[in-house]
Amino acid sequence: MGAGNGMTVDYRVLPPDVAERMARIKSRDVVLRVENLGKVFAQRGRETVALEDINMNVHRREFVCVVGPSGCGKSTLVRILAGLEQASSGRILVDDKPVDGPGPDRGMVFQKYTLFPWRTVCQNVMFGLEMAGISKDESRRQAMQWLQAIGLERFADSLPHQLSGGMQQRVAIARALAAQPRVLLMDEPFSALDAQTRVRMQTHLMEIWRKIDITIVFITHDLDEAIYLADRILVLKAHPGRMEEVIEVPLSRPRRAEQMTSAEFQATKAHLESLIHTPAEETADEFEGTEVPLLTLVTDVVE
Ligand SMILES: Nc1ncnc2c1ncn2[C@@H]1O[C@H](COP(=O)(O)OP(=O)(O)OP(=O)(O)O)[C@@H](O)[C@H]1O
Repeated sequence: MGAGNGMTVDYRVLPPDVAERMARIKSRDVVLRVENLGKVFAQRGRETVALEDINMNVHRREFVCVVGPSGCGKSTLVRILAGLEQASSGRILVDDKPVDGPGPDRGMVFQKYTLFPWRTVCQNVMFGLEMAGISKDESRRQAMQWLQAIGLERFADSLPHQLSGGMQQRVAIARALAAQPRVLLMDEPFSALDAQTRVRMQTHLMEIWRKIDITIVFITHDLDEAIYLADRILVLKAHPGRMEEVIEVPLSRPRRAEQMTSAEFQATKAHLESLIHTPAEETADEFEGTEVPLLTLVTDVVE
């Protein structure tokens, strides 16, 4: 296991094949552009700056993960990108066109299973196609192709509740992709799944992504997941939610689970951990802050 050597490897040094790939990605068109994005929530006379001055360019067929501590604005960012929330400042462009609301150019996969429970698996995948005005027959044909691509054609006539959580998320991915978005936005899509299913889903997603023209923005709080999946990782920091660093992942593709023990992987993870306090540490910090008055109070009572 390479964890011991991890510290001797600099996460910023890309192996030649990865450097070449990064250069190729950066030479491609920018599909998603985020310019000076800010979001302020006003609630009961109090203002929370959820996001401040976020800038990013995501290139065609790039896989970008967004990580950061709890409350850094990850969900707010993805909701604004999806058009479900209005930005307070700045703008978002898809293929150089400003967007201001939901649209078929952005597909969305959420953490919780969001399939229509009364529609069969096939009817779920057909949904976006029918919405786009495609005939029922053609929608069914395309939906079946997608189900084949994700290996679930046998379940076309099943209802979502008859499928496991991982299978349901595969259908949700197929449903989002069937509508042929330019960008797929994924908000912690695998975090409700058990560890084994999760790794299988990550591999599965990368296989689909490799075969089609899709750009992915993937929100996660799992650092292993971010490193395993991403070309670049955008690290946000909290209060206000700002960009802390953008990391180019020094791992070759196609990714394999064995890479998780490589020195490059461990060095990247160690750096991410140094940037992001885990929730446990944050809780401990908060507790430390209140420790003295609490102890004083207890002492007072005892006396
Ligand atoms: N509707 C809202 N009204 C007021 N404040 C909000 C609202 N939504 C989010 N916030 C605040 O904005 C900040 C960012 O929240 P957000 O949920 O985007 O963070 P996050 O990084 O997704 O957190 P987590 O990882 O815990 O889900 C937080 O301080 C949060 O309290």
